[in-house]
Amino acid sequence: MTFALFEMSLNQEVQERVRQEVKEVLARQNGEINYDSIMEMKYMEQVIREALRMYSPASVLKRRCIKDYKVPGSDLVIEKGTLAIIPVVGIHYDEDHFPNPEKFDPERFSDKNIHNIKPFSHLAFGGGRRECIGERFGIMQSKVGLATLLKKYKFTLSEKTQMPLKMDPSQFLTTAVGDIWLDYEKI
Ligand code: HEM
Repeated sequence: MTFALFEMSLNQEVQERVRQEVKEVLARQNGEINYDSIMEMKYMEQVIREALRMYSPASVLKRRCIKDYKVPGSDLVIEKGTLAIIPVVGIHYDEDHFPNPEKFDPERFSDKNIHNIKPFSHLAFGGGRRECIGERFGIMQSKVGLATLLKKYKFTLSEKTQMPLKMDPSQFLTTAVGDIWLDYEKI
């Protein structure tokens, strides 16, 4: 939520589009934030998935190799017992997977474009058998939070946020040095 609001503060047109979506959906649903209304907020979900690409809470994943594995197209054999570190941030910022990776672009996750995202290249929730069991719940909680805030408040970047953003290497989860500070006004 924090990084989504941070990017929406830098990209006011995205923030306004999400707010319009919230207003339109809530107008159809008697103003209630419930399961049905949350599921209808599709553009907001694109924004959250793009924020998770750029600022994945887990910057690496770990896997222990359970049998010798020859990497296709190379002579490399990963031996049984090897601990593999999967560089989530590196993959999320790889041009081959996400062109112009420094750009916050929720359109990557639109119905039209989502098929361009290769399997296992968006790893904010991990992948395979140990993929996050709470993915849908996590996205839903974030949507409830953002809908509640954006329908009432406009967010802008505070001068207290240290730009350009730097991540704190001493933190386990992705955290900005000096924290992220936003200003808000009632609308
Ligand atoms: C935006 C929110 C969340 C993010 C970004 C996230 C991310 C992750 C990641 C990266 C993993 C490791 C997956 C892997 O190794 O392949 C994971 C595992 C897990 N997550 Fe989440 N998570 C989120 C929310 C939640 C919530 C809300 C719950 C529970 C209600 C949850 C429960 C779990 C559990 C139990 C695992 C371990 C799964 C296993 O080892 O089989 N997560 N999560």
